[in-house]
Amino acid sequence: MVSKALLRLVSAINRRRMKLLLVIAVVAYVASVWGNLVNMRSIQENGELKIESKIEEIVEPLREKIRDLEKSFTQKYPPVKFLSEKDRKRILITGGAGFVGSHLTDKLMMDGHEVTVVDNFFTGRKRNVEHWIGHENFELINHDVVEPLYIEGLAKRVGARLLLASTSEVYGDSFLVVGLSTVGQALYHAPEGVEVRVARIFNTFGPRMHMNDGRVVSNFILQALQGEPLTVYGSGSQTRAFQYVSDLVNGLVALMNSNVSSPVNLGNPEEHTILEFAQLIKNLVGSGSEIQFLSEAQDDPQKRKPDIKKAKLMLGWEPVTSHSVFGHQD
Ligand SMILES: O=c1ccn([C@@H]2O[C@H](COP(=O)(O)OP(=O)(O)O[C@H]3OC[C@@H](O)[C@H](O)[C@H]3O)[C@@H](O)[C@H]2O)c(=O)[nH]1
Repeated sequence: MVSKALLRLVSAINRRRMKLLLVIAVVAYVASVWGNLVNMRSIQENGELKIESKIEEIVEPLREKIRDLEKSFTQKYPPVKFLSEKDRKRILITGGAGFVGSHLTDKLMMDGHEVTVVDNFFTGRKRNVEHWIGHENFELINHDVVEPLYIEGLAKRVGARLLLASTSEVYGDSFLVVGLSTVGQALYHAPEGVEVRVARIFNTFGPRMHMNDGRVVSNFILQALQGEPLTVYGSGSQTRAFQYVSDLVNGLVALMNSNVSSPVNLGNPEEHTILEFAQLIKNLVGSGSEIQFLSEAQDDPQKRKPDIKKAKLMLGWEPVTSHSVFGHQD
């Protein structure tokens, strides 16, 4: 009896224990599943955070670039005067990205006009006019002026005046008319009904001059800087007179605004021998280069000095920059 009662008691206790153990096991299982879930979520959240910070790492420099680009869109252009519609002109410059053309572009833009530059970038350089790109008064067209541009037809239709940049070489052989680019040279006949101004441009120097054009100023500067001999063709006694490009540009604008339809010389009459120029450039650069005499160039004019009486009288223009600016920077 006693033993039966004892057995029942033990099994009752065991059942209770079993129940308790079962409850504990279930609770432990639920707790562990819950823990795992929480853990997984935090790993997931952690992962998401890591991905987010990775994306941020990549995106931030891009944002920085966009900010820089935005800044460059609102870039400062050189100062431009305001001109009323009546005074503002629309000006097309062929070869406007070249040495002289780009300086003329600068002057006309700063004076408040609307300028369209046409250039094939053969000798012109985009960087010569890049500081105007995006300006509302400026347009840049890539076009080879050897292809017809029908400038005369356009000039006639809109009643525009045509400025022709001719060369002082006309005093040599033929009458050459050049645009402000070295290509597109052609014998020229002004069309009926189009007002034409003709500038005879003498030797010019200044910033943006083409370093490898083989002309004397660029040759001597390059040679002096590289410590190579300065190559003087012939005895060096031939003379030239060089004008600074800003003087030329002022002369071109004065001519364009004048009523002078015959050719006008634009140059600086300050005349020197080529040997003197070699010495001057050598000293300005502070170069130890020698001066080397080579054989004389073919058909080389022995003297060239502009007579600028007409420009002085009819345009009220004369150069104001002397050769001492040879070392001048843009
Ligand atoms: O390395 C050189 C280069 C040139 N020279 C001499 O320097 C003088 C000037 O020569 P450049 O070539 O610079 O210029 P040029 O005066 O001969 O003609 C230049 O300017 C006028 C424009 O009309 C011409 O189209 C252009 O070529 C010449 O006597 C030439 O023989 C040198 O002694 N050494």
